[in-house]
Amino acid sequence: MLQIKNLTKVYPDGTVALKNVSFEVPDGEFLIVIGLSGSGKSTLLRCINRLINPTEGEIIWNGIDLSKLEGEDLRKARRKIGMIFQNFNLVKRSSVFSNVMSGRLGYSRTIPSMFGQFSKDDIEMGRKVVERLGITSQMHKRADELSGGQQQRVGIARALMQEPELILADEPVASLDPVLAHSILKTLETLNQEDGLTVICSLHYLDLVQRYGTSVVGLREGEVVYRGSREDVRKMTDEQFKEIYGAEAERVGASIEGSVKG
Ligand SMILES: Nc1ncnc2c1ncn2[C@@H]1O[C@H](COP(=O)(O)OP(=O)(O)OP(=O)(O)O)[C@@H](O)[C@H]1O
Repeated sequence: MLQIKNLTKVYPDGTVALKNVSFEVPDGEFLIVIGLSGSGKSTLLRCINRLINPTEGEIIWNGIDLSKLEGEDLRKARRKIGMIFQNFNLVKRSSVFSNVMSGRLGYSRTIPSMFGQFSKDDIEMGRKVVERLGITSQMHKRADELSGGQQQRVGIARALMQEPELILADEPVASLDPVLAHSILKTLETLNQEDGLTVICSLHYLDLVQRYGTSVVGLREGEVVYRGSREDVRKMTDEQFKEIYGAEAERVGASIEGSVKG
């Protein structure tokens, strides 16, 4: 269980990105965060794994307040939280496999500079994860030689190397076309349903929100303005969605989903 309590983030320039945000995420949810550009979605996700330090409030995960952790305790908690980014955040000039293996660094005492320094077990795990994500044939290519969808699969593989319990995905399909968007979200859904990982994901499109979300948090100007269950979200009309999301709200085209394999 993740409990966000009265979370506030004020950036050094005075911008209040989150105001007193509170909600709970039971284990096993696929929670989708929606909101206009600038409403605080990225800030919220980044506070959870402490890429950004919150100004006030608590982030209680399995009874531990992540907002107060430092040093080794923070490192240990963080490696159970995988992060997936809109722009993939890969080391472009490195191979796919070394990008994937870098997800394992949180488990090393020293920083392995070459594969030789990862254990055999870790390398075997890397191969399995790469195979699961369907990128084995790409694994020796430079990361920037891959298509956007394949690069996001590398991002997911890297996160899985952390053996995470929670995945934070910050607009993971915003750079992808609709077919690829469904393919990536289905991969996250499989991790959620079959591996039991909790997923917190920010998304743009109402049909994707309705198709994949088991619950939704809506943000506007840093405040929670909507909290809905799977049923609420399924019943949500375009008008309600637009109230939260503003005029940018759109549908990606749910019919395309049928043409996605895997
Ligand atoms: N480093 C920063 N310093 C100052 N203000 C920032 C910083 N990062 C974000 N902000 C501001 O905080 C607010 C929330 O931004 P955030 O990126 O969290 O929103 P978002 O909903 O993720 O938007 P987007 O979908 O465009 O990424 C915005 O007003 C933004 O301009």
